[in-house]
Amino acid sequence: MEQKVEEEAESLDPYFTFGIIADIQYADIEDGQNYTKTKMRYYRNSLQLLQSAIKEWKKEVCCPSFVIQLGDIIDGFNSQHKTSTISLKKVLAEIGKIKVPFHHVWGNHEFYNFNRLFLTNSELNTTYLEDKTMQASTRGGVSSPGHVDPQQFYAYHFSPFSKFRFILIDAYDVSILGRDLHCTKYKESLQLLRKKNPNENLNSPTGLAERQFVQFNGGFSWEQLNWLQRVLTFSDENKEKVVAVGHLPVHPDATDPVCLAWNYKDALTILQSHKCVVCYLAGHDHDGGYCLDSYGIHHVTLEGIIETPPDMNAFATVYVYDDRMVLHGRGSVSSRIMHYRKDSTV
Ligand SMILES: Nc1ncnc2c1ncn2[C@@H]1O[C@H](COP(=O)(O)OP(=O)(O)O)[C@@H](O)[C@H]1O
Repeated sequence: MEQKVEEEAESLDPYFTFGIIADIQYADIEDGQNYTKTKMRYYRNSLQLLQSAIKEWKKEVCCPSFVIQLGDIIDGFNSQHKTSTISLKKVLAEIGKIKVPFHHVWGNHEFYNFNRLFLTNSELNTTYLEDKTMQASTRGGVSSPGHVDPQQFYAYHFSPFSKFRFILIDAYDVSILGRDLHCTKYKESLQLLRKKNPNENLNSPTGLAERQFVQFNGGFSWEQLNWLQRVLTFSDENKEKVVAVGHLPVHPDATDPVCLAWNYKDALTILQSHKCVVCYLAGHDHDGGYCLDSYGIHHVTLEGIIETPPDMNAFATVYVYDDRMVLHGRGSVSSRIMHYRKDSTV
């Protein structure tokens, strides 16, 4: 597969390419282990792995048009060490060395370090990269689903190339992370989490029938799901190809179920009801995962930088063609050929 992907990438002209990278979780601290003590976490080295990904992207014949950072850009330990701002600055300085737009998804570690107000006003809010042309226009007789008020939730879509659309969505809109203890969304999220998880430690999945109901996960609100439905309807009617992106996986065959979004089934039902959807990209589960669901949607959970040994790497470039996307993985990331569904052509 690896050689075939490389040959394809070199021999054909893609419409465009884009980079993906997940769970950098940088912190200027000694290496440690994950909670279950099965994997090492290389907190300092994650910055070097980001640097080497950026170097590789810059060297590519067809430089990526943009990169998607799939969330958890710095580790929650920064909060305890009071280094959140400095660590974020360091990572963003590395990102600034490649002159292509970076789209940022928010993960649980963003909320361990910062509250939503901070994030909304920070460089991690990349809604300024959203598709502005579409907001004012109507195409093919279908009204644009338009712009989301950033006070409402974090989500946007953009079209880097005619007939292709990317949708970024915050999988923690229903969550107790990063929210003021007095706000309604916090109270409702806590109520739901307590109902589903009777453990004293809400991060513990012990004994749960639905293992995703832990504090380090979250879910999609109905407002987000309605918006997603509208964007996908627009894309269907305009015969677009869609890549949907969130920090939390939404298919149980593409991840350890403890890493799924709380209401992953709701999101999955919506994605599966629109023929425009090609793939859903996520991070969070550092071991990575993949499945092709029964509707032909490719679910990619990208291997995390933080648990990648210093002599390896973990990022990918995706080459977009008229009938498929070719994900060229590096290091621990497996390469994949993601064909479009037969009933959907560009
Ligand atoms: N099985 C578990 N039981 C109890 N707490 C856990 C469990 N797994 C993770 N945690 C806690 O949840 C939080 C998030 O876990 P972490 O592994 O840092 O998340 P991530 O995989 O996003 O890096 C940490 O405080 C961690 O100690």
